[in-house]
Formats: sequence, C-alpha cells, structure tokens
Amino acid sequence: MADEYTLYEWAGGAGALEKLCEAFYQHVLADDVLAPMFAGMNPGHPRYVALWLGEVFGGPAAYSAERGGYPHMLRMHLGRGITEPQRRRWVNLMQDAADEVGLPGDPEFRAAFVGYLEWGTRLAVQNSQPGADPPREASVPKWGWGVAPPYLG
Ligand code: HEM
Repeated sequence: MADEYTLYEWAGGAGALEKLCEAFYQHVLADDVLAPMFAGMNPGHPRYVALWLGEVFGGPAAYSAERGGYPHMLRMHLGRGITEPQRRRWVNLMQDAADEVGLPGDPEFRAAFVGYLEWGTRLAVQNSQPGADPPREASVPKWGWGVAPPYLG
C-alpha cells in the first residue's frame, strides 16, 4: 500500500531532512526579514529542527529523546512575537530549500509538506505573541498524507 510510506521515508529520511535544514538556515541567516530573529541561534539548531521534522513526519522519536519534545520546542517560541511577514518568509525559504536539496517534488508529498509548514508556522505566530498561553505539555504532532497518499503509478 502506497500510504504505508511515512512522509519521513518518502522525504529521504534523516539525511535528507538535515540537508534541508542546513540549506534553509543558510538562507535564513542571509535574509533581511529573518536574520535578526535567528542571529543568536544555537549552532545545533538546523539539526534539531531536522530531528523535529523527522519525528513529526513519522520517523524516530529522536527530537523527544535528544531535545525534550514538544515542551522544549514550545518554550523556544514563547514571547518571540513572530510576525506574519516573518512567518511567510520562513515558509517561502523552506520551500526554496526543499527544491534546492531535491526533496521529492510530487504533488502529494509537497501538499502534505506545505500543509504542515502552514499549520506549524501559524501556531508559532499565535504561541509567540505577548500574553499567549498555549498548553505547555503535549505530544509531538504526527503529520501524514492527508487526503492524497503517494502516487506510485
Ligand atoms: C513549522 C514551523 C516551525 C517549526 C517546526 C519550528 C521548529 C523549531 C524547533 C524544534 C525549535 C527548537 C530547537 C531546539 O531544540 O533547540 C525552534 C526554535 C526556534 N524557532 Fe522555530 N519552528 C517553526 C516556526 C518558526 C517560525 C515561523 C519562526 C520565526 C520566524 C521560528 C523561530 C524560532 C527561533 C528564533 C528559535 C530559537 C532558535 C535558537 O535560538 O536556537 N520558528 N523552532
């Protein structure tokens, strides 16, 4: 069954997501809208986000094991006051990086991938506003194919 592939496997696994995040944060650090927010970022950050994405997309629970799962990810966004232009640039640069490193370009994968980016970044904006009070404890979300499983011909 085609939909037995996880998004993680379809993307190319841990190595592919690491390449994606390396390329993405190179663009982020050179970007006028985003660079100020990431100027002091932890040098491990690209890898941590790759571990997060891998766990969300059905790979191993490596972000939970290494970085403390959802509660840590949430804390890293609280109070940052992320704006809509910053959010949109984040999504755009992630899609540029996906093209650049050759993540699968099939309609089904990209629809699921971008669906997650939209969802996750909109939550990041909400949760980062002054006075926001999101749940501090939750499990890492699991993202799947949605309505269109991978097309295998
Ligand atoms: C789907 C959307 C997003 C995901 C999956 C995500 C993921 C993460 C994760 C996992 C961390 C914690 C890394 C660690 O363990 O140290 C983090 C931190 C951070 N995120 Fe996000 N994030 C998203 C959206 C955004 C957006 C839209 C912004 C701002 C435009 C943003 C800004 C930051 C910053 C500044 C940090 C702290 C970096 C550091 O100092 O090391 N995030 N993000």
